[in-house]
Amino acid sequence: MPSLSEIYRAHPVHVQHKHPDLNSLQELPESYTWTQHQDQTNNNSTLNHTVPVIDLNDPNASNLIGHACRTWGVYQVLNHGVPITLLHDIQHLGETLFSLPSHHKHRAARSPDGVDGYGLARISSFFPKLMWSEGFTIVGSPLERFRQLWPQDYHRYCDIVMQYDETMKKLAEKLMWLMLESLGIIEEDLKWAGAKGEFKKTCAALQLNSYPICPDPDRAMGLAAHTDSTLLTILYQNNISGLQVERKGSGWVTVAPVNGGLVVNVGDLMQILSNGLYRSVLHRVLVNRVKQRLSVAYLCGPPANVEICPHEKLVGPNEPRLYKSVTWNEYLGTKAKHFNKALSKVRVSGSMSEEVIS
Ligand SMILES: O=C(O)CCC(=O)C(=O)O
Ligand SMILES: [Fe+2]
Repeated sequence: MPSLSEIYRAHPVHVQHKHPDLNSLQELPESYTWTQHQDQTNNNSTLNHTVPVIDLNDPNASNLIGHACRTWGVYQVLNHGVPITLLHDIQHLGETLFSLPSHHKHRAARSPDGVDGYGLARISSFFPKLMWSEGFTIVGSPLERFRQLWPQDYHRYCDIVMQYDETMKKLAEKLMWLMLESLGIIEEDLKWAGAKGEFKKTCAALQLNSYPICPDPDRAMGLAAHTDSTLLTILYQNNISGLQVERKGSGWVTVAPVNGGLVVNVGDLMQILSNGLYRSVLHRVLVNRVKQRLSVAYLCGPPANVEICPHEKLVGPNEPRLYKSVTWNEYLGTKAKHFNKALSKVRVSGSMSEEVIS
């Protein structure tokens, strides 16, 4: 079975790798100048315009999550069981990593056909302008990469990543079942989840993102609008606003950080599995001139070669099947080619397409 790294290697994305040290720039270079976008942000913070915050100890959590996935494609969770100390540790790791000198970070640069390491966002290749951010991707063991960054004390940082990865895997399993339960799908309905429904063979990647202080935030873009190619993504943001999600009819809505909370995005593969009942959320990140923003995304997908298709329980005479079967491997290939149009490319022909991406 191919690993996630092998899959990415098969679908190289060509991203310009030489870029200036963003921390040293006093002005926004032309190559980073996007058109005005702040005016498209919806500042109305009434209840309907706030991303749902769900307490996982609530006995009704599954229904609340299901409702959030249908209407928003994103929610935040509290009482998720991830120790706050671990969140602080991973945040500290990210801060330390991104504050290394530029030439030092480039020692661990992602290769053009690689997946792990330091570099610009993979989606950069789809846009004419550069994004005001830097990233570091971890797939599997971070040992090799961390040795390049911290020849002396890489062990300490490896331990944090391994612990974070393990903890997120457990949380992802819990969230998957809460999301599926609300669709009426239980453990015996999903063979690839394993005998105990543990999703043991799921593939995952960890994405650290840094958005440095920006001299002209209104014209810069931290991360351009995209959906995640995952089943679900669990995101930790360091209490600094910037993440926005698109809500149909309301425009861009800021996901206000909640103390100790984690953001959960519905990904493209979950939209397919749910036969379009759950929405893969379009999101982007804006930057600011006051504080560096950091985020850590746990990108969770199925085993690479498992066919993901609309679940049979969700398809019937009145609910036509909307998507073809795809493996994660195949879907990442489609995404590498068609980016935000990938979901409509795997849509069954003849079914009405909703995926009109702005
Ligand atoms: O930084 C964020 O809040 C979002 C990051 C993100 O969307 C991603 O890594 O895919
Ligand atoms: Fe994302």
